[in-house]
Formats: sequence, structure tokens, C-alpha cells
Amino acid sequence: MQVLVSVNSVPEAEMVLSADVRLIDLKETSHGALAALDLNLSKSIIHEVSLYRQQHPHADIIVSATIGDDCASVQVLRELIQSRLDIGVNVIKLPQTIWADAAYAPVIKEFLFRQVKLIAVLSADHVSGKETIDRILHELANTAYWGVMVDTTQKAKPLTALISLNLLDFFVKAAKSLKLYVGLAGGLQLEQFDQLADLSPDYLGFRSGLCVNQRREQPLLAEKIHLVTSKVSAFC
Ligand SMILES: O=C[C@H](O)COP(=O)(O)O
Repeated sequence: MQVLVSVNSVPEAEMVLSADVRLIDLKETSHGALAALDLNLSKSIIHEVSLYRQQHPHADIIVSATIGDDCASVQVLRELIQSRLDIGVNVIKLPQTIWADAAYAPVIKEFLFRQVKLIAVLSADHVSGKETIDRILHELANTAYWGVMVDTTQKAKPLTALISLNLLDFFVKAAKSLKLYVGLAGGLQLEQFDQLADLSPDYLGFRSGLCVNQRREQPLLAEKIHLVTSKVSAFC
């Protein structure tokens, strides 16, 4: 299992790389839940990751990026995704407002056909029962999504306060059985690490819980990042 950490600057990227985080998520954290980070800033972070990869050729680092909580048009979506692929982003995370909207299905399929790795982010508010989860996951797997994750839109409460462990366990198992790379995130604090790691997702996603005052718009704290990566090492 890995930990994914959302970063919004080069210093934050350096911080997570030096703490051995292997899933680096480019995200604007000042507003929204899945806001897109400025492209030039994203480029600078990718440059930093490339330098790190050269110095650590055995480190298997994946860079993901969010493209916004919603989208103005099909053409804008295409540009948002392609521009990030062009600078070296490995995986694109799509919000439910986009991947579940039939208007965007053709452009999403274009990228999937090209074997671009897309993660469908399920909003925790919509993860309501096993039948719904099962139906959604089958649809995503049949459409050839690379991965799936649950995340929250409001960050005041952790994911575990919104969805039972039993249902999260079902979600992880069902996603894995369909060969979807599966993650759990949403206002997670270090206290939730053990109970969620026990469900064996491919990764746990963090931001708020690793920041000053546990607020995602605030800077990441190096000591908390090291704590979470040491928990990953101890768990694996
Ligand atoms: O994908 C991971 C998210 O950025 C986690 O952010 P959060 O901990 O603020 O919900």
C-alpha cells in the first residue's frame, strides 16, 4: 500500500519526495476539492520530480493531477487533460461531476482508448450502498478506467465519519476484483490510517491531516509526512 499526498508547490513536492512519498498529486488546495493546479506551477513540480527520478532511478514515482471540480465544455476538458499529459503527468483524476456526465463520455473514451490512466473520483455523498457501488464499479471497469477512489467534498469530517468501514471494505474489495487501482481519501487524519490500511486499498490519500492546523489550504508539515510514510513502511 502507498500513500498519496496532494501538493501545490515545488517546496511541498521536495518535502514529500524526501519523505519517500511515491504518489504525488498536483492539486490547487486553496479552494474546492479537486481544483486544478496552475499549469506552469505543475510543470515546475514535474521538473523537480524528473530530477529526483534521475537521482533515484529505482524510485517508482507516479504523478497524478486533478483538473477541476467541474468543467465548462468538452473542449475545455480535452485541453485540461491533454495539457497535463503533455508536461508529464502520469494519471488524471476526474470528479464525479465530469465522469458521470454523459456529455463528457466521448472525450473520456478517447483518452481511455489511448490507454491514458484515468481515475474516477467518487464523491463520498454518492457512495450509498453496495448495489450502487457494484454497478458503478462495473461500469468504470468496463469503460477501461485505470483506477477509482472515494473522496469527500467537505473536509470538516473524515471519510470514516461519512461511510462505514464495512461499506469502504466492500468498495475496496469490489474495485480490486475488477482490477481497478483503488484509493480512499477525504479529510483523513493520521488516526484513521490503521483502520483504513487494514482494508488494503492500493493507497490512502492525504492533504488536510498533514497540514498546519489540519487545513488543506495551509502548508504541509514535514514531520507529519514522515509520520505517515513511516506508518506505510511499518504496514507493508
Ligand atoms: O486525494 C487526496 C486528497 O487531496 C486528500 O485531501 P484531503 O485530505 O484534504 O481530503
